Amino acid sequence: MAPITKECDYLVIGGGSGGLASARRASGQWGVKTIAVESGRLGGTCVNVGCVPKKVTWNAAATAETIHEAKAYGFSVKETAPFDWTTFKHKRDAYVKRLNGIYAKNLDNDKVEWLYGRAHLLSKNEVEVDLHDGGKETIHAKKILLATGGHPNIPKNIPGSELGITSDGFFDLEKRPEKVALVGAGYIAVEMAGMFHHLGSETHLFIRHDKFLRTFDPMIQDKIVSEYERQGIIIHRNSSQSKVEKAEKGLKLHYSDSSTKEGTLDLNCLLWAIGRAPEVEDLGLDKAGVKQNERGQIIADEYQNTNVENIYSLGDVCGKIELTPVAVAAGRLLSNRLFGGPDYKDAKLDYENIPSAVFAHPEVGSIGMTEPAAREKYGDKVKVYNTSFTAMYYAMMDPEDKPPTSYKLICVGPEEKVVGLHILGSGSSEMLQGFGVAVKMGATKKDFDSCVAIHPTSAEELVTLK
Ligand SMILES: Cc1cc2nc3c(=O)[nH]c(=O)nc-3n(C[C@H](O)[C@H](O)[C@H](O)COP(=O)(O)OP(=O)(O)OC[C@H]3O[C@@H](n4cnc5c(N)ncnc54)[C@H](O)[C@@H]3O)c2cc1C
Ligand SMILES: NC(=O)C1=CN([C@@H]2O[C@H](COP(=O)(O)OP(=O)(O)OC[C@H]3O[C@@H](n4cnc5c(N)ncnc54)[C@H](OP(=O)(O)O)[C@@H]3O)[C@@H](O)[C@H]2O)C=CC1
Ligand SMILES: N[C@@H](CCC(=O)N[C@@H](CSSC[C@H](NC(=O)CC[C@H](N)C(=O)O)C(=O)NCC(=O)O)C(=O)NCC(=O)O)C(=O)O
Repeated sequence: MAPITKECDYLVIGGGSGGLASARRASGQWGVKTIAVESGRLGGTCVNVGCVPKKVTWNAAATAETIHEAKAYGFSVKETAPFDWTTFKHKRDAYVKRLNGIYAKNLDNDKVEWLYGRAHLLSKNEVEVDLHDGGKETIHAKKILLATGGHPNIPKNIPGSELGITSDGFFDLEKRPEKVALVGAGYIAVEMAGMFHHLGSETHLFIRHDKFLRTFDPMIQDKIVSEYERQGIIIHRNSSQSKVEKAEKGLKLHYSDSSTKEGTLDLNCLLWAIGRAPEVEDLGLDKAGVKQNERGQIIADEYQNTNVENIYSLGDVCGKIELTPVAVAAGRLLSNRLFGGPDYKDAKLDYENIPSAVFAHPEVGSIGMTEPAAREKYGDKVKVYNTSFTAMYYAMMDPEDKPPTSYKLICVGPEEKVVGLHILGSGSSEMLQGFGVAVKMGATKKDFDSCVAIHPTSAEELVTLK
């Protein structure tokens, strides 16, 4: 075995949301000698190919919507040129690059030593790093965090599937594809289909069933699917893909769906958004004896302990709830527990009632149980409040141009404790954070009603439900 070249108390593998948050808390707040290793770009998925460039692109798509809607308010907006995807893409790249620099500086400020290279476990407390610039380090660490995230899946059994891109490739597109197809039914497919459509691409969405966002409340599924169709996104229900091949202007997709048995579609771009897999292939988990589940994800308990003493794991590589704030919170709490002394000896993330938003058009926000899950658990103790209305922002528009706004509150027991809150409509992502605090505190319907409405807002409908 190679001689030890570095030693530390805490070694973090993966410089993404969870790893960086944990490393900075350990060193910056608790003064622990910490090394972080990152093989790609600092900030991980969120900063480079996830939340950040996605939200900036969503903002561009929302701006396109606003320009369209401005006409209803009496503006005569002249579109002198189509959206300049290439210029926007380069500005977005520059912003992300700036963030990479901020992250490097943050690590320096918190005195985290960081290495640019690929790490592999050699044993339960030794890690080898193949440095990007050549050479190796062999590090002995008292404690190790595995926060290596994941990567997008591509179907293995469809000939030519590698001709398609994934969400990573979305951020590399230099030009707007005129005609695009997305396969998938989760957050990424729905968000990216919405962005392509509003930025002017002909957009086809291939789903395996008749709805998408199927893990969300049925109200959300129904409303968002019909709204996407109303807007002009072409949804291929009950679909499957049999082959992808190169064609004159791009790609030819062979598929079947509810109305076509053996169809083909000529495309400029095909994007797979069918879920993600953990980034563990070369991590050397077997060398340390770290256990994985049947999907290859690292098994960690509620305290982020793996089965191996002094090896911890969190974030997407564990696959429990794949969101940046979840990885960040788990990372900080783990460092508090490991290094923060007796006040933090039981610190851990509560994975219940975690809010999330889908940056669709319109946005979706959700916290807590869906109605079917609540009914299964609580039976006739469940009471549901629903409302659908036209947000005042759309008052000036023609009836066929008005997107839906729908809210649902799921309550349980005589005290009507709120166990689920599901909202669809403009502003939902911002609105949900505050309501999330209320749900997390165990608010009842009466608590909601006791908060005087802010008028005229969409959010007021949630405190005046009947
Ligand atoms: C398109 C897209 C949009 C998203 N939008 C949102 C959103 O709006 N809101 C939200 O909350 N979440 C969003 N997410 C999810 C979010 O990005 C992830 O949940 C989050 O980044 C997970 O953080 P992590 O630390 O677990 O992993 P990552 O951020 O993936 O970081 C892991 C890091 O480890 C590095 N690494 C892997 N193996 C090694 C190794 N052997 N040696 C050294 N380094 C290694 C990788 O290069 C990577 O940088 C989105 C994801 C995608 C793909
Ligand atoms: N706004 C946010 O916070 C965002 C968060 N994320 C995070 O990243 C994670 C990964 O996103 P994503 O890739 O969308 O994964 P998801 O797991 O959310 O969704 C993938 C969906 O695609 C469908 N699917 C799976 N396999 C196939 C297949 N072979 N053919 C067609 N459809 C298939 C499934 O839906 P069905 O069973 O209905 O077919 C599946 O649920 C998300 O779960 C989320 O945690 C990502 C983007 C934004
Ligand atoms: N939430 C605001 C602020 C966005 C923000 O935090 N911007 C970050 C980039 S997103 S960075 C991605 C993500 N950051 C966060 O999740 C930060 C969330 C919150 N502020 C917190 O501290 O918990 C992450 O991976 N964190 C790991 C870590 O920091 O350790 C930044 O550095 N901006 C500087 C600038 O623009 O000049 C918004 O959406 O507008």
